[in-house]
Amino acid sequence: MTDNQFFGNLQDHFDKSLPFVAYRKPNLNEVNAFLQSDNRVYKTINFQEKGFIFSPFNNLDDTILIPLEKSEKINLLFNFSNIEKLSDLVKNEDSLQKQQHIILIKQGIEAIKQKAFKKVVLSRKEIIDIENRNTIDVFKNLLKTYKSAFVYCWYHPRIGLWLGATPETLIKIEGKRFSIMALAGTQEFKGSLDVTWRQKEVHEQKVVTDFIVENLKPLVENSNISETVTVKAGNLLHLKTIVTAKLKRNSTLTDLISALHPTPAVCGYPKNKAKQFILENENYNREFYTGFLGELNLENNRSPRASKRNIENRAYTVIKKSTQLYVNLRCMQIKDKQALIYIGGGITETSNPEKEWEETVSKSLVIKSVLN
Ligand SMILES: C=C(O[C@H]1C=CC=C(C(=O)O)[C@@H]1O)C(=O)O
Repeated sequence: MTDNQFFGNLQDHFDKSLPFVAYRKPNLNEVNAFLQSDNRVYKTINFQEKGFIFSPFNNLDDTILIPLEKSEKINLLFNFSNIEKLSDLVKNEDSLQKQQHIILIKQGIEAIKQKAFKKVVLSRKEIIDIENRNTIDVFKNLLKTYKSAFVYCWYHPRIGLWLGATPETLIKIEGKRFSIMALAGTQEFKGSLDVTWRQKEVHEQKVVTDFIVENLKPLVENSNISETVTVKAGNLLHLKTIVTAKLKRNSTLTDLISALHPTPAVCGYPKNKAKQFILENENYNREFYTGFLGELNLENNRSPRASKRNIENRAYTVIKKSTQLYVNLRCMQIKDKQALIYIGGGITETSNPEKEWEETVSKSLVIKSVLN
């Protein structure tokens, strides 16, 4: 399929008000899409279904499914050779927004000092007029600009239109083996990955890793924790640890998701107290921001490794169910000719409110730079 046919199909589906998702996994050239054939809202019941899911921050709300069996699946090998240099942006300082966000951060720090919880991720929504900017063109810009991110465009006429380029994996699971990413701590990328991290960021990220390890314990065996490394995501650097393990025979994907989501990378610690503070104090609805999205139970045909092949099993391929879910960060919703950009950051006792505000400004550039 050519670029024109692929993106033309997406545009056509959008013009007919039919649901679709198009996405590209980190560092791959293949762009996939599920084009749903009707406009019904399907939901997951137990994460046993096959398709593409889109789940909100609030784990009590429904997870939307684009079912494999109701969709046409198309794909494209996207050519990244002619990457456009997108213009550099001047950071905007909206004083009212700044004032409001700083008040929220101070409330968070105060609650931590009062021992209500140890960490909370506080966020805001920034609104930008985009006139008649074509959504599919914005999606192409995201694909070209953020090769190491999970880039997507998700549309349902009854729910909304979302796009993003997230650096964070929630879970990758194949058969019973899985990996989980603990990503947190932010600083601006200034040309090198060899940087020093302050105690605040190290602590904020460790809270995420510890939470994952602790909550997985009853469900898994053979777990392993990687070293913590610095990774680049657009104009930013983060700290990342990978936890790998095997699900116990009786544990399910639903158990895993409810043990994890929302992690302290997007909510806080302890989870329920931080979540309650967010729902009561952020003063807006995050909807799908800091939720998760991705492929659910798709079958991957794998040929056995060459070394394992012999005459008898040469024709034999292993079919494994694979789920790859990403945390919905660095994203926007497009509504009424406006882009609603969602950005947040982890607050701990030693947070500096002014710096936390600036962090959200830096994070907002990930999306703003593709809207030009
Ligand atoms: C909540 C966001 O980022 C999370 C992921 C990486 C780093 C984060 C931080 O440094 O605060 C956040 O935990 C966001 O980008 O809106």
